[in-house]
Amino acid sequence: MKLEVRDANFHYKMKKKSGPDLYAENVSFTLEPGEILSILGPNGAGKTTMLKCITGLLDWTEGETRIDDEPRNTIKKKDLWKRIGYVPQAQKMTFGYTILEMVIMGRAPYISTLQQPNQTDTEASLEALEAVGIKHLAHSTCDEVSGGELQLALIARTLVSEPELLILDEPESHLDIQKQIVILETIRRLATEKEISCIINTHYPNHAFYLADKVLLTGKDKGLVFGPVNEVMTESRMKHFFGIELKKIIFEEDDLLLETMVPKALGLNRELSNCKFNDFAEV
Ligand SMILES: Nc1ncnc2c1ncn2[C@@H]1O[C@H](COP(=O)(O)OP(=O)(O)OP(=O)(O)O)[C@@H](O)[C@H]1O
Repeated sequence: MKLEVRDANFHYKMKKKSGPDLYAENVSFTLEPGEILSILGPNGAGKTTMLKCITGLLDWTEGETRIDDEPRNTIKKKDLWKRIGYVPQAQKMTFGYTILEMVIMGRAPYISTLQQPNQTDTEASLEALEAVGIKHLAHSTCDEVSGGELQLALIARTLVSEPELLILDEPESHLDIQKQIVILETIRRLATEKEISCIINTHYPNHAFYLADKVLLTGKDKGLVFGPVNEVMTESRMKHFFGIELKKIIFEEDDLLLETMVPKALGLNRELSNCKFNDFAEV
């Protein structure tokens, strides 16, 4: 799916303040089929608000979203949600469905009202659970798995709806490092093999390096920058948006290129840490 946002603005009407607060200002970008966009910005910058406006859960105050060159507002909501998969920020659920039943619900666009899910729906759901590494939890109920496992199940539920655009709001926030990598690899595979476009809100700059073709950096009063990951994620921009010094490190091993950003504030004093480094050298 090709997604365009043109000259868009959004503000909430604030109850207690005199004027409205702007949470997405002059947003313009294009995402081609199979491209991955990471949205990065400080807490409260408006990233979730932006996702809601892009998908139509909230209406832009000005500007528009276009899908495959058509204004989003002219596409029926039911047809739109067949094409877009949205995974919100993780929330604990307390209902008694099993993980498999919950994932099968993601097949709803393909099952008519009076029809029961069939073998294909069950197999697709088990496959999605396997892709995110939790097939063994298929028969556990949603309230007896951890927050991270539930998050993986919600991602699986979105995958079985076979979306053309996958939108994930901080999908890694409750996951251990191995499961974060499973999710990032799954997203990258879907984009490459099935040309699914993805938008992912994240607080991890390193995930943007690993995953994204494009980055949108946003900070309420600091403006907005959009472009290829290496052009946008510079040390000076990160300082401007996050107010901290990050050092960009590029590391090569065999044919792999690893890029990362490390907060300078976490550097250790050379003399004080000397003994740590010596210990490390002997290991
Ligand atoms: N319904 C609402 N009415 C008024 N203000 C809201 C509403 N929802 C969110 N906000 C405010 O809008 C701002 C942006 O919120 P949003 O959730 O989009 O930020 P975010 O960048 O996703 O934050 P985080 O990284 O902490 O998840 C916040 O200051 C929030 O308090």
